[in-house]
Amino acid sequence: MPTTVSATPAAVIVAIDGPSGTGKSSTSKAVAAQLGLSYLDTGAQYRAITWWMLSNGVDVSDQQAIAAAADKPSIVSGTDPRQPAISADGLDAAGPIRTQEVTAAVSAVSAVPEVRTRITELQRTIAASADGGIVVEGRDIGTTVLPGADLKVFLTASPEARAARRSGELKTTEGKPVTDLAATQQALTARDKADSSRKTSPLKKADDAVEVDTTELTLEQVIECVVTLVEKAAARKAEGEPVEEAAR
Ligand SMILES: Nc1ncnc2c1ncn2[C@@H]1O[C@H](COP(=O)(O)OP(=O)(O)O)[C@@H](O)[C@H]1O
Ligand SMILES: Nc1ccn([C@@H]2O[C@H](COP(=O)(O)OP(=O)(O)O)[C@@H](O)[C@H]2O)c(=O)n1
Repeated sequence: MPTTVSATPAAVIVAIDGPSGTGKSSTSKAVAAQLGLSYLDTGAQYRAITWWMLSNGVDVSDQQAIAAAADKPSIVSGTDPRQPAISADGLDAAGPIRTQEVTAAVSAVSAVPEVRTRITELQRTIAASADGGIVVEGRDIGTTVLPGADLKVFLTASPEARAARRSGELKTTEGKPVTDLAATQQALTARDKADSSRKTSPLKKADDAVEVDTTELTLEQVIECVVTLVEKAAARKAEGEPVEEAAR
């Protein structure tokens, strides 16, 4: 009998990776909401630990200081795609983690192995307890955090498109919008470089990930494309095909 995929597929584990501004968060939230899956923004976790360090006097230019503080804050993520939430030591971090100060420091903090070990454990625990399936987005989900994911998607887009998407969103520490497109693109490229060249778990497409170039696609088209990929992965999973096949 053919397998019918419903709007709430089997407990699929979906990894969505890619550089900044490719549409990971918007796509992951929408796909998870549409298919009744949980959602985890791993970038928000790295941003939250960075914010905590900046707020608690940790010198973020000192790797040893970062490593020594990595275990200290309690980082709690909500997994409802309609109400994503993030806190550090009980304080709502959703607003402060989006400031330029945090954005400028997050790549240095996230490159420290002790930070990655701590946050990766947290991510695996959350994914393992998402009984109904989950969409997890980040940089190293398909390669390191959840290498056995049922579907891996790697989103890309041109640096120009990514900077244009980002520039309207960024806020200075005073809450003013950042409008300098060239500066945004430069900061974005620098972060990509730092994230891709770090030793521990760099930003990288997993060999078995499906690459989607979103440069010329609307957000709606990207969402539709990923929903279809998830439904196919769920169908393969329901038919009992091996995980490696499910990601193709
Ligand atoms: N395909 C797209 N076309 C146009 N704008 C997009 C597209 N995908 C995402 N966006 C917009 O670009 C911005 C960055 O998207 P986001 O999902 O936060 O990217 P990421 O999580 O990869 O950094 C958001 O304002 C979002 O609405
Ligand atoms: N799985 C992940 C997710 C984010 N990160 C780090 O966290 C930063 C912020 O991630 P993000 O997803 O919020 O970034 P944006 O794409 O939203 O700008 C990245 O630049 C990486 O340094 C990471 O190292 N590994």
